[in-house]
Amino acid sequence: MTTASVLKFGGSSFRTPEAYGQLAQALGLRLDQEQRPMVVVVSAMPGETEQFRERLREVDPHPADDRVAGLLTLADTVGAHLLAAALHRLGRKVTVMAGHQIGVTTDRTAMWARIDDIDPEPMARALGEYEVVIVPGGQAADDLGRPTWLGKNSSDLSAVALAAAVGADRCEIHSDVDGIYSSDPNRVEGTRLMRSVSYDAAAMMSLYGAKVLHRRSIQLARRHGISIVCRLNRAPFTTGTVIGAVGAGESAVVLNDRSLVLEYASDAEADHVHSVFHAEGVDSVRLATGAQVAVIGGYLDLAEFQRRNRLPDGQVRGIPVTEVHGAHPITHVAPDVDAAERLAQSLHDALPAPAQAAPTLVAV
Ligand SMILES: Nc1ncnc2c1ncn2[C@@H]1O[C@H](COP(=O)(O)OP(=O)(O)O)[C@@H](O)[C@H]1O
Ligand SMILES: N[C@@H](CC(=O)OP(=O)(O)O)C(=O)O
Repeated sequence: MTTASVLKFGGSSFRTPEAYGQLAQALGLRLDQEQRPMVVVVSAMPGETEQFRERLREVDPHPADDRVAGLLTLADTVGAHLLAAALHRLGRKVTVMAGHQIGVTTDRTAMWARIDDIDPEPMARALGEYEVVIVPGGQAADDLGRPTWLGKNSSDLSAVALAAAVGADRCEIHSDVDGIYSSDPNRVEGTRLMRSVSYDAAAMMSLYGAKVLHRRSIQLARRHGISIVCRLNRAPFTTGTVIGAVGAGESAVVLNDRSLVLEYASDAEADHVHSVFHAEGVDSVRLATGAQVAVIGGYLDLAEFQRRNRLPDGQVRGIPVTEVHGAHPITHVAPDVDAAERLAQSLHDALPAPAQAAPTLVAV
């Protein structure tokens, strides 16, 4: 059988109910052109995951991790079924497979679970029967079959895991931007599209909080030799960036105002806190600038996390803004969001200009 294509559509693709029908049309055209099945990973509509979190907090202000994982991932399930409905309406053979049915097994942490095993069988069977298999992003199951969550914004990771499962050599990630820019194009002026980015540079950008791709999705892609192709989520589905073994070596500036820099009484204390974040799967970086740890991307109930893990309270120092030169990061700390944006802009203005393309030789 031909290898299936694997496509991910982020929440930004589904801002209105009509978006499901429009995307279904485009997927139908592609099915007719390519004559091969597809796996489509779908994220929740923007804000839906966090609405579920709010509802849960009204019932229990400090819910157990497995409740958070169980409830919040339903937002992606809703989106998957809506896209399946739109494809069914067009007469396509489509099914939805949830996290415990796709052969992706994680450790037993309910949140920020790590993938232990990818079994190709369930997907191979489904693709033998359906033109399109839709998978809600971020969902998996542990060895006992209990639902686990790969963490906030982890649909990218699901997509790469499924590309590995079906043996695809590329995974297409669609978003409201056509690729990775030298900084967030919605917040910094004069950003440049980075056409080819190495796994190392992309991993470094996402480690420091660049929202375009989930960090572990890049690691998994590298391990399986899968290229990540970043594309626009609507026609003409322009490909902006390809992430692979080699990149053009450009510099970038990362700003994520949900990230926080915490300072501790000593280096030993900062080391300890960082090791606990790491063990629990929370994205964090031990900064070289002092007894500081940057917690990346937010969505962590920090007070509760510190209490449960008996950690000292970190002093909040501000928002990290990081220059990434290839795989080399330099982090600065801004006191608030406005200052972070100004800092990101001035660091970006000072980035070295990209190397000029080699002149084309004209044959005579
Ligand atoms: N370096 C960057 N290049 C491109 N986009 C970036 C970058 N850093 C941050 N972003 C932001 O990431 C957003 C896309 O991520 P996200 O909102 O999670 O989309 P999706 O819902 O499609 O996964 C863009 O709209 C952009 O504002
Ligand atoms: N439920 C996920 C959906 C996701 O991964 O979103 P996106 O692909 O839009 O980053 C979340 O909000 O975390």
